[in-house]
Amino acid sequence: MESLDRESGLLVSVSPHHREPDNTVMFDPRISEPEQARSAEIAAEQGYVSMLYDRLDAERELADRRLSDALRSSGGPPQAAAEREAATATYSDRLAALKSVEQGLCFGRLDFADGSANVDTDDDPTIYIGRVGLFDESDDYRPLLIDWRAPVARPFYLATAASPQGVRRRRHIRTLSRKVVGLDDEVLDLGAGEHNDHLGLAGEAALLSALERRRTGEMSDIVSTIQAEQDAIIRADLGGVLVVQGGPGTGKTAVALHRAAYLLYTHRRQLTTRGVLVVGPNSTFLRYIGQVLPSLGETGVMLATVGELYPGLSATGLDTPEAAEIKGRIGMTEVLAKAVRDRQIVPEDVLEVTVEGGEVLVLDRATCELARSKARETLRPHNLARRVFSDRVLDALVEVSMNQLESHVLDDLPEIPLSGDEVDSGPMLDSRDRATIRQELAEDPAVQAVLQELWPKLTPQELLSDLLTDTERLASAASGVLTEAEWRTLLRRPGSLWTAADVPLLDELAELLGEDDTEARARRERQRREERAYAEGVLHVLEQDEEILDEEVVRVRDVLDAELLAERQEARSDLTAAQRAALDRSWTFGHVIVDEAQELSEMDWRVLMRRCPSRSMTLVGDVSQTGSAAGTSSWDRVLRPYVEDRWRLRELTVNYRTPAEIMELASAVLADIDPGLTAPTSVRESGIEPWRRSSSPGSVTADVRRWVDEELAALTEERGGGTLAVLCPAALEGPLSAELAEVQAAAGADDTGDNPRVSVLTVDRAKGLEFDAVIVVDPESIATATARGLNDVYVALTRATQRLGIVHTAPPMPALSGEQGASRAAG
Ligand SMILES: Nc1ncnc2c1ncn2[C@@H]1O[C@H](COP(=O)(O)OP(=O)(O)OP(=O)(O)O)[C@@H](O)[C@H]1O
Repeated sequence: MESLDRESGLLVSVSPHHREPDNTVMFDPRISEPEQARSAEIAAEQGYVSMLYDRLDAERELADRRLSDALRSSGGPPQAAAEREAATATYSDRLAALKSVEQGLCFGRLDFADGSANVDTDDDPTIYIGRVGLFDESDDYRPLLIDWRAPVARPFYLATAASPQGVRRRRHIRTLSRKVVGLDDEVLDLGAGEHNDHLGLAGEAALLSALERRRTGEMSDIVSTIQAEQDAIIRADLGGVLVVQGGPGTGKTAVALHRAAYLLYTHRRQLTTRGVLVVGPNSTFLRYIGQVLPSLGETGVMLATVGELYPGLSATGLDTPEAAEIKGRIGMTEVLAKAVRDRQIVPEDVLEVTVEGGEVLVLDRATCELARSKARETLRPHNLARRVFSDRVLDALVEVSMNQLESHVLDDLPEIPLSGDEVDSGPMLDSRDRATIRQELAEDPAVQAVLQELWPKLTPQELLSDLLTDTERLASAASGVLTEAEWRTLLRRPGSLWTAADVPLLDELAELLGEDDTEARARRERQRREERAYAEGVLHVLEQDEEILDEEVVRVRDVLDAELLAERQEARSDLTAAQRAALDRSWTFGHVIVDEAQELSEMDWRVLMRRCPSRSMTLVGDVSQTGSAAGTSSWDRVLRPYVEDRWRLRELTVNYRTPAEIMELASAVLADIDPGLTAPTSVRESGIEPWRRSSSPGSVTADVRRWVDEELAALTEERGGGTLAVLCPAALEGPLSAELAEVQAAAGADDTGDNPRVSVLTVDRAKGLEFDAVIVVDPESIATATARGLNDVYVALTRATQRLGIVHTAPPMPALSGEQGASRAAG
């Protein structure tokens, strides 16, 4: 029997006589019947959830024991050592995955109408859904908990009253640590007419309660409340380029991360070998999203900004927005190619090379020109073509040297005429002499210096640093591509720090210059042979271990062979693909996910496309939020050069973050950016109107401090806490940070205890983040600071989940003056 709990507004299953062996329900006459029924239901679910945690503990213990055994064993033949290493890596991974699913292990239950469950449930039309799959090995591996990514779990996200998919009831189970604290039920087989399908939401009560929670400096997963339009994206096919366009707060980041977890589960064989890369706009953002994948049991994904994709280099410098924009242009590929060619030089006339022993060898321009064109004709990267150039030059020098030697010898000998029957025996020096001379010349410091001068061996760092610090070099390389004013913007002092916009240039140069990797390749081949032996060991270990419960592992032979595993283990067996990728510039990933993809420059795209030749990519972003001058306003424009029109677009339309009251204000700004754009529809109202106040440049910091205090007090009163951000133009960041330092210290940390509760940020640092309360200071300056300043104002206004305040220090821009909104409403 179902009944409505009037206090909670939830439908709960009512079965007053229900008893679970360990959860006796006592009826108390003072407690209402629905409440008693609810307690009984909670108690029953607690029994099941506790059993799942017991199972989880058992699996952890097993993995822990196996790991200790593997670590303890020592000695033995190399095969045993390889097996040990394999076992250590396998059980460490397993243990990490089992530990990471502690919170919210089980979050859902589906009751199917009789016979509808698409799962072997032994007549039990109920399944439980959670973060991992758990099985009862004593009962033929009967599923106790279904991994949310398994196909059978899908109705949990898709079933609606209109299309119940055989589901009678969907239940969200809320837990705190290991305790069940609430249930949200939806009965789906009542008939569509009896439901209010607001925006087609699934599990509306659970969703709204998730959205109302206090925010911290860390993003949470949404695994228990994924919505149908999000689910379709998360489970979309692996291949090809999928673009997810959606306004602020539509869950693009959440969807991108859950897609990574889904793809790793569904295509584990393919993706653990090459790895998955998630790219974000800055390190603050990556920290913000860093916990989501581990909470979904996935730890092997590489998270990076484009600026971090060049191994061994840390891009800590800052470009001016103008310089960053120019460096991001595709035309820089021509500038760099020219800069490389400019380093391949020939002497004006002749070059005299004084080799060891004092001999002077003359190298003429024509010889050098011929050597250069032969080397260029190979179309090989500069450092690899150098061998052709130096061979030619050396040949010429050998020729000069041998001629000189012969003529010296002849000069020194007395002229003896040949007698009648004598013939000229030919050149005095034979091929062995030639080889010796060549060897000597090749090792001669003066010859090496000449070769280095004419066709230098170069690293990307050397070349770029030389280019950006030398007026003449830059003028020559940029000629015909950049105006003088533009290339002068790029000039900088020697020793300057690398910037994020330098990284795509270095990456491009690494391709143009190439690396002479003969030795490295031989080393890799040796390693590969060892890894194959190691992989055989892994298979052996896994097959021996009958206690491993994970079906994937038990049936490892079915899905893995030693060759594949060897590839997976390439380099170091105890490193994940993500860790190895971080060390290797030429690493290519199985799938690349890009968040805030609209911010990437044309040069950034080249880097990412190089890292993903299969073009299996998910790109999420919002062209209305582009802040960077180098970023994009059109997906087609950035993707066409790589995949033409072979990319799919999916749109997200519901805003889960920003309440309707705030979104109305932000929509006015969006209309100013482009009247053709539509803001996403907010899923909820907060009942709190955003406020706007005036200040002046002289008093703004003190005023903001006062208003921050007020907002914090309101947050405490309304929500018992929560986070607050002051978003401001760059010029005010320093003064506001100083003014608010005490307030920040007093406010302390957020609910995680790891991040400050109050932050002062420029809009580019706040991109992708969210806070319970936001105060936007001086939006007029933000709007005019850059060409895409209005987009930044739109981003700033859409960061709040509850409260928004705006502080003007000048007459408000039209969209925020209140008049546009009023006239729009009137119209
Ligand atoms: N299905 C969902 N269930 C619960 N919360 C959700 C859901 N979808 C999104 N959210 C929440 O909505 C908020 C916004 O999500 P997210 O940051 O992924 O949006 P976004 O589209 O990337 O936003 P922006 O473009 O502004 O950065 C987050 O707090 C996220 O957890």
